[in-house]
Amino acid sequence: MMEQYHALKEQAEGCLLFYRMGDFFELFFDDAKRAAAILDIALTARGKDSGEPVPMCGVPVHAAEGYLARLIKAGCRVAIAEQVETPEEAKRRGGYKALVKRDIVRFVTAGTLTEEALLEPRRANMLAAICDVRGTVGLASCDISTGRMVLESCLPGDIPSALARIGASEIIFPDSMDPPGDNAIKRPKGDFGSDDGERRLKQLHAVKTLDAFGDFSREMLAAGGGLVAYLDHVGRGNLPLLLPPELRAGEAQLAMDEATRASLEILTSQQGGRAGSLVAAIDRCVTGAGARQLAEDLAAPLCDQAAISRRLELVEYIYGDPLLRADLRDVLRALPDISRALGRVVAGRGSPRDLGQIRDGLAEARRIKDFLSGKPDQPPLLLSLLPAMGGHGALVDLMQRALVAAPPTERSQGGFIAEGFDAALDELREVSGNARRAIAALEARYRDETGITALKIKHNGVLGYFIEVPAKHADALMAPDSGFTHRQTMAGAVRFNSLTLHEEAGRITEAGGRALAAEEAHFEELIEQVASVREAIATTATALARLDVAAGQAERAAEGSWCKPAIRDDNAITITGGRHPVVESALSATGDRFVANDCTLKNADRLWLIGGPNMGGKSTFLRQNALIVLLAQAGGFVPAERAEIGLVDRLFSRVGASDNLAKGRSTFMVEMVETAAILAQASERSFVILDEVGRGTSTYDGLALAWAVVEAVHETNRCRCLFATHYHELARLAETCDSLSLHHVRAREWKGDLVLLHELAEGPADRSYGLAVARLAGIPKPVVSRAKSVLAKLEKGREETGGLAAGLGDLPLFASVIAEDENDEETTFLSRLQELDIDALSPREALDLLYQLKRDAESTKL
Ligand SMILES: Nc1ncnc2c1ncn2[C@@H]1O[C@H](COP(=O)(O)OP(=O)(O)OP(=O)(O)O)[C@@H](O)[C@H]1O
Repeated sequence: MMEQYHALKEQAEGCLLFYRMGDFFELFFDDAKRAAAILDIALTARGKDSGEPVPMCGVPVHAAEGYLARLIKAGCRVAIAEQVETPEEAKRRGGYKALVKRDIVRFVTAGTLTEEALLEPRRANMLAAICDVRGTVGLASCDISTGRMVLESCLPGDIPSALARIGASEIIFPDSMDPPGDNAIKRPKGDFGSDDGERRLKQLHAVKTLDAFGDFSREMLAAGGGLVAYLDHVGRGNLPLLLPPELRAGEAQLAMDEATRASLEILTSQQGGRAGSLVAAIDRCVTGAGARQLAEDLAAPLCDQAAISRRLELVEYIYGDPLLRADLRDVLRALPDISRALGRVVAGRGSPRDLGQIRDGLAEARRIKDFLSGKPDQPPLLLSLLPAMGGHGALVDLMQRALVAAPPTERSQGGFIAEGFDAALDELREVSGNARRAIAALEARYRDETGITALKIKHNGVLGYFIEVPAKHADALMAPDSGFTHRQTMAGAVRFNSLTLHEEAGRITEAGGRALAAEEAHFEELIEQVASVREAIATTATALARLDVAAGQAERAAEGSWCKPAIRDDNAITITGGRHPVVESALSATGDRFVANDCTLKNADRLWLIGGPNMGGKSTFLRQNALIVLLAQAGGFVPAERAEIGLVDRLFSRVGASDNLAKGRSTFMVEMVETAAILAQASERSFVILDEVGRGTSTYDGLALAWAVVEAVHETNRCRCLFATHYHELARLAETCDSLSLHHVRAREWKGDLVLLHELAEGPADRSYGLAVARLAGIPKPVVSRAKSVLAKLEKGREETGGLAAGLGDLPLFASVIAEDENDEETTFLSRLQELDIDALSPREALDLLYQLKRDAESTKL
């Protein structure tokens, strides 16, 4: 056995091996140790290997899903080795001692799950494949549970932000590339051929060309091919549901890098969970599919004014009719998860219950369509969704006739095909029903004949049907001419058979077996019918999810008095009475009120410098405006009285410093890397929020950097920007930067206590309140007093010397510094040429020098 185990373990490619032994999956050696620790189950030993006891643990097959879920969550991958022949077949093949053949039937990995129990209903589970083709990177992403597949390409530098947007639980990459992330899985380069990829995709969707789906580049096809090859590998030739690939157009989306996503806590909070995130604060979807669609919308807001308006109009339509909203949400609530049921059906792991869910979901979709079709003034998006929600009449009708009302998850016991669907099946059921009734009659007859009132006819898996009497009455039945044959003696009871019982039982078994086979045949047929129209069913599911998102957004807007934002094609942002959805919810839970604030950025006033005390609400204000832009471009209402958003192409957020020790970067380093990315990428169309740049280093360095960054954002990037800072000295930038204005969050000291008003006002912050905040935070009185005297000394010094910014009066303008820098490089270059003694150079040296000069010229951008 161990030999077979080791051979399978070899094929398991580092995954935990679930080795099927009867009713258990067993794990051995290090697998057993690891799994036992994660699952908190007993680690025992089985036999010996090279004289050492073999560590072992096991999980019952019927409960395996729960254990698998925990292992996957803990970052494991699992290979399932099943018995692929029965013990009888093994005996026939190799004699009495032959070992049952086992094979790995599938791999269970984080990105390839379809089981209901292993998936979170409100989160998409993404698998991504990445592949570099001549300097451009192809990305394929797929939610296996619903079959949606998207292909895109990006530059190598954009890989982290693309992967952050996709949020895959598993990433695969060719062994010729560097790993793109911690959870990435290396696969053979051969799997990522673009020709192969194209062929695979064409074959999968039975088309001669992929043109109808989109114009896919070589790198996209390579990544798509790699993804399909991987799925083929983990399913051991059994591919899950894959819908035709969609092309993702990069420009149509609001770009956000990984740091921005993390800092805005879009799908997960800084604590790592969904609680406290943006999506948790706004999700009012009543279906899992809706919640997943909402998360996708928030992860990839749009940049296309028309597309955003279409979504907004649908939300407005449902928002404006509270009765329709309530009715619609009620019917949607009862909707099963069609896309995931479809995913399981196509992956070959569907159950009768999944078919029932698809039937009920499609029937419900039609009812929703009929309900909405009668309404006046439907917005364009709704009009385009409605056709997708009908059209499955024949299939629904078939499944309604074929399946019982609530089909079971387990199909081996039968009982899911409805009465009246198949006359032959009904007859078989009648036969076994009659036989069952005959057995009941037989029991009564035997009681009469023997006079034993305690006589019973029972059934179990080993003996089948048998007659059981208490031991004290057994003698009469033991008599040779009693008509009963002895089968088993138990403590206190004895079991018998009889010819009549044997015959009736035989009828039940035979009819039951044939009925099961008939049900199985119908099941396969239904599966095939569903699979043949999978794309149409998936489209229906997507339409329902989109409807649920809009209804949920409308509900959230009604709950919080949110407004429909106006989307404009300009560089302004005008938000009146804006609020932070997450902070506001948190405050309302404790009965506190959120103070709404305005934000009006336009070309002539596009950079706001915001000062004020710690805890005053600066970060909250910065974030709330970024979130309002994000929500608006995702096509939803926003927490404000009024909002006009000039389309943003890229959103950057650097709020709150954090170490990234895993990547070996200190707080300051992280801050600088992120700021560098903003300076390099932000355009006039971008929106940037920056919080306390320069805080992580010495005061002089910090102030100098903050100063230069503000100037660069103002002069070079020219984007809309909110910049929060504690450096009062930066206020002087208002003298030289025309489009910069000063603002502060208000605070007051009242009877010695600090009162934070969380209200934004124009003008610079009047003073610092650091010590007052420290006192609020519980710093011991003596420490605060001591700090006060140190501060008094420092302030005196500042008065005498002119303070930190004393020397900045004659600082040249930023633009002239750039020109100066460029001039510097030009001058150096020219003087190198002038000083050159050409006659002293050999031809070889001259050529080398020419190359060197060209390289230098390129690197200095001359
Ligand atoms: N507009 C508001 N209305 C009511 N409470 C608010 C508001 N803004 C912020 N707060 C409260 O104040 C707390 C601190 O806010 P925030 O972190 O934004 O302050 P900050 O000025 O950025 O502070 P620091 O400079 O220390 O980072 C928040 O957690 C919230 O409870």
